[in-house]
Amino acid sequence: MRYWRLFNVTFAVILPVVYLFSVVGKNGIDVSYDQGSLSVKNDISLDLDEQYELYYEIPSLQYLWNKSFIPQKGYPIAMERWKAVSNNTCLKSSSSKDNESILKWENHKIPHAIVVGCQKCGSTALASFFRSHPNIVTPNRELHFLSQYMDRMPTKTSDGIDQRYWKQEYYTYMRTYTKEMEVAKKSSGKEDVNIPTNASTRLLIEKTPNYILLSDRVPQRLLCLSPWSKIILLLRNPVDRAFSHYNMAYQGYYRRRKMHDTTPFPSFDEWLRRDYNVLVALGVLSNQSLSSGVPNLGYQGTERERKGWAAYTKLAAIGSTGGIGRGLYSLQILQWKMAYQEAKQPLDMLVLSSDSARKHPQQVFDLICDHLGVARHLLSQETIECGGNKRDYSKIPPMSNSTRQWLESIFEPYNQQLNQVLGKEFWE
Ligand SMILES: Nc1ncnc2c1ncn2[C@@H]1O[C@H](COP(=O)(O)OS(=O)(=O)O)[C@@H](OP(=O)(O)O)[C@H]1O
Repeated sequence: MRYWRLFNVTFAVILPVVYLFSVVGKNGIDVSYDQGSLSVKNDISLDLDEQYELYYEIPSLQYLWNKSFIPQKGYPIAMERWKAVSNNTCLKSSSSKDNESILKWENHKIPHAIVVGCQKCGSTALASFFRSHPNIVTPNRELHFLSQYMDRMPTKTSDGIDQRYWKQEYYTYMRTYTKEMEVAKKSSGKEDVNIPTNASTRLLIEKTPNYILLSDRVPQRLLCLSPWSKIILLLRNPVDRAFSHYNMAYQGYYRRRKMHDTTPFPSFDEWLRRDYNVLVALGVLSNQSLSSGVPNLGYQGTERERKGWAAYTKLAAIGSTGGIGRGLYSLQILQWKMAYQEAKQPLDMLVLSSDSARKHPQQVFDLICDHLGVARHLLSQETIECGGNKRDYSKIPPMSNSTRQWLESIFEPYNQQLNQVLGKEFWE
């Protein structure tokens, strides 16, 4: 009798509950991990979830996949904004008083320009060039408003934008810029630069190099908050970018590591391989291209790629990760372009080579000033040499030829695609 009851309990209660949990847990999404992706070095014994946890210190890949589909945090806000942009309701508020003050900012087109990236491509040097210009004010820090701040915004009602939050966001956006502008003006002795006034000669420019990476949500937010902002993007050879990124991550890790912690930072190859595995697991990269000789054509815009990328950006936004993903430039730019196309807004994006900015800083700065419609300004030797966030590479071993070749083979299709996207031979 007792066994019979136990049998009944097992079938009637425990099994259905277990089944329910497994179904709900999967959220109807078919996540297939490409375990054959370790084509570079096959010595990883951990499965992808375990590597993931180790590397990113977050629960699991499944969790992240779900996160990019379940409406919460930043993603749905982006979707709502996107809809609002398409319907042209972004900047409209229920009160005419609000509309007035929004229009005031809209008329002055603040921020005038944003340097959206790429990380480790010379954005600090560019910001110091801007600071040296008498008519340009640049905040002293990266604002991360359209990324970190808006990722934390509360979600809104199902019938569109919740005006309370929307106004709150817009005011915070304006307040953030006003405050940063005042701080920057004081610290650079530019109290007389009155912004907003004559927008054609006095400019407010921000740089947050993470923005280009977050191409699944930042363009939509920017389109809603300041669709007029001109975009400036510096791009560096993605292999050198990755190595510079690794060097920064390596130094940051040892600077912040706790006294009792003896875990070493991964080697460059290991650090890359983890990122590569995540990109393959999320369907952004195809491991076939390397193992079976099937050419990778760059970004195809498939649903799997897009969703995989949205999930990936939630990880790679963490500063020390994204060694490979951040170098897939054509993918990111195409997503920005698509967002602007969808909103029927022109994308005013000036894409420049980081190498040119290093070799010919004055010419590149002239080009930027012309593009922004502000007077050219002669850069001092001190500005050129001192403001660039240059790092010492002596603490890390040099990159091996095989690693360089491997990276080049991953980036090659994306570099080719970049030429098509920009309509010119970008790489010298
Ligand atoms: N004028 C100029 N033009 C182009 N690149 C330059 C310039 N000056 C500095 N650098 C190099 O830029 C690298 C730092 O890039 P970022 O400032 O964008 O880094 S960060 O993302 O803000 O951390 C960093 O590269 P690494 O030294 O290889 O790390 C700088 O040396």
